[in-house]
Amino acid sequence: MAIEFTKYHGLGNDFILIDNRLSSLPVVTPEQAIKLCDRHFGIGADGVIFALPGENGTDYTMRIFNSDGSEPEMCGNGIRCLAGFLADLEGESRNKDSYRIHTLGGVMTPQLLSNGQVKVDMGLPKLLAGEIPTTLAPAEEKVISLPLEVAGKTWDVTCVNMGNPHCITFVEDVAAIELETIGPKFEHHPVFPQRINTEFMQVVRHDYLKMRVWERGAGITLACGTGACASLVAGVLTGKCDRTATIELPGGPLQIEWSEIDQRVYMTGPAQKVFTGKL
Ligand SMILES: N[C@@H](CCC[C@H](N)C(=O)O)C(=O)O
Repeated sequence: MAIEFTKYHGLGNDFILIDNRLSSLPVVTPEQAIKLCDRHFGIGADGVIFALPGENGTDYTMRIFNSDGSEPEMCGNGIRCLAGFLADLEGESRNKDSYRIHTLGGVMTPQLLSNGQVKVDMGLPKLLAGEIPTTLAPAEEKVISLPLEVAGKTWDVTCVNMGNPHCITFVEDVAAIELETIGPKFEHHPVFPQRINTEFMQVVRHDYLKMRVWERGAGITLACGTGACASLVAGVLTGKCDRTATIELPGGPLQIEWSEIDQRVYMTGPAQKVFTGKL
């Protein structure tokens, strides 16, 4: 069976998108996704994203497999790419500029802006240890600025769930972090029963932060949308940044706001189509 796909990226965080609107089961298995994501023997991507029929009254459902075949609950850059992909699929019949998308991390609402960017209502951040999940603190307590031993060093960490789990640590210089060695140690640390995405943050100004990320199931990526949102929330909780800021990632900037009015997090950034193909 031939399967058409479209390659997209959001600030270099790249995905293979598949039109899965005729079935509620992904047409590609996790094992196949690993092969497709391989940068030498496959198409090459950080993950495979499926546009499925909507559940619970939503317009569509998004599911995603990481490049290691695991299934995360949410993907921020991916949902912007999905919005662009859906607009393309709908073509002339499109009658709206925003979609309600069911994900395993909750309902998200990406909106296609007239300047080509996509703004996403990423919902409410979850902060309790039991919601992250982590055993770093009792389940009903927040994990803000707590010590965590990783690779013989004590890191000051804050944890935020933006649909998927994140551990954020603020450092003097993100460029000096040996991501390749330290990242996997955070990801597989026993205090994170479902593994973790880890963001290393440098405050340049209160409204401008640099970020590098080690993603659960994908390793080093050029950008992470949920990670940028979680990091801004962590920065606000620890008094390090404003509620609206630019997060500068290796792949480019994202605009993030944690609204004082509705307490929801909003992310704005690009979604770029790269090419189409057939498997
Ligand atoms: N790059 C994504 C996050 C993808 C999922 C992540 N690797 C996980 O396992 O939670 C983003 O832009 O949010």
